[in-house]
Amino acid sequence: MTTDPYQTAQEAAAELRARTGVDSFGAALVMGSGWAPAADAFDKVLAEVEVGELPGFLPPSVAGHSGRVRAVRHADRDVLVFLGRTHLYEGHGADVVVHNVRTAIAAGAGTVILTNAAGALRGDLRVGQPVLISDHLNLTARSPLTGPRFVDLTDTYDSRLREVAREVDPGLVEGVYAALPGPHFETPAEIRMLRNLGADLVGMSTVLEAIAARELGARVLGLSLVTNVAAGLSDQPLDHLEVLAAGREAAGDVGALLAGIVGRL
Ligand SMILES: O=P(O)(O)O[C@@H]1C[C@H](O)[C@@H](CO)O1
Ligand SMILES: Nc1nc2[nH]cnc2c(=O)[nH]1
Repeated sequence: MTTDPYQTAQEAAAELRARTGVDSFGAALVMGSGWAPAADAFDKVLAEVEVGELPGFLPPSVAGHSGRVRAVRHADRDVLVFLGRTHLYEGHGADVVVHNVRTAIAAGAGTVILTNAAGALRGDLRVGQPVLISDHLNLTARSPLTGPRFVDLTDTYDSRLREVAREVDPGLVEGVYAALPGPHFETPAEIRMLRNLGADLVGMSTVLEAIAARELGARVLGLSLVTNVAAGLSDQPLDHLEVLAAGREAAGDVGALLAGIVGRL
């Protein structure tokens, strides 16, 4: 990454325009663990690019996260779909983690839809259920911002976009998402602590991307797919393969949900 991550995002956006033939994207989606198959729910694939060929990107190193970004046309909208992401725990720093949203916004996206796989801390949430993120607890001890960038996070997860999502699926419930650095899962004591702090979901991504998107004035919608019951709340051990399997199971439903939302943007 050059010294200026915002400049690098502009360079990556210019390269994306050239390789996809799309001058400006209406929205961008980031597919979390297990979400990638849902990307097939959109009308037409215009182009697909290896992110490693774009300035500032590193290929993701986590199973279930491909290093590709897809330009799709859906309901007359051109949408950028990242079929994976870089996580803070991969050790490349916060700027690389949020480079996807910075690039997408530089390429015109005014709405960013962030998806992830998360553990459930609330009894009514079940594996395979998508949950609207109403707010987040950033427990990564990091920010993607450096310097006096005092960004207001009051309505980070856009309430109007949440209404749109509920028009598509009236059964959608909301939850507070807590992000930890990972890559380890939580101890049962940490899950009890997070519950007391007001978390309904726990994960290892999303929050830094949301902050970066809000700094640049984009609207954010966050969606978690519950892939497991959080540590200590069931007798099941936690396993990334279980996370991916739950994502595959839900891909049809969450794909239809995303397609419905994009069609209403
Ligand atoms: O990209 P997301 O947040 O969906 O990935 C989650 C968090 C970890 O990277 C992984 C753990 O299984 O899934
Ligand atoms: N931190 C964390 N991330 C997850 N991603 C999917 N499930 C979990 C979980 O239980 N904890």
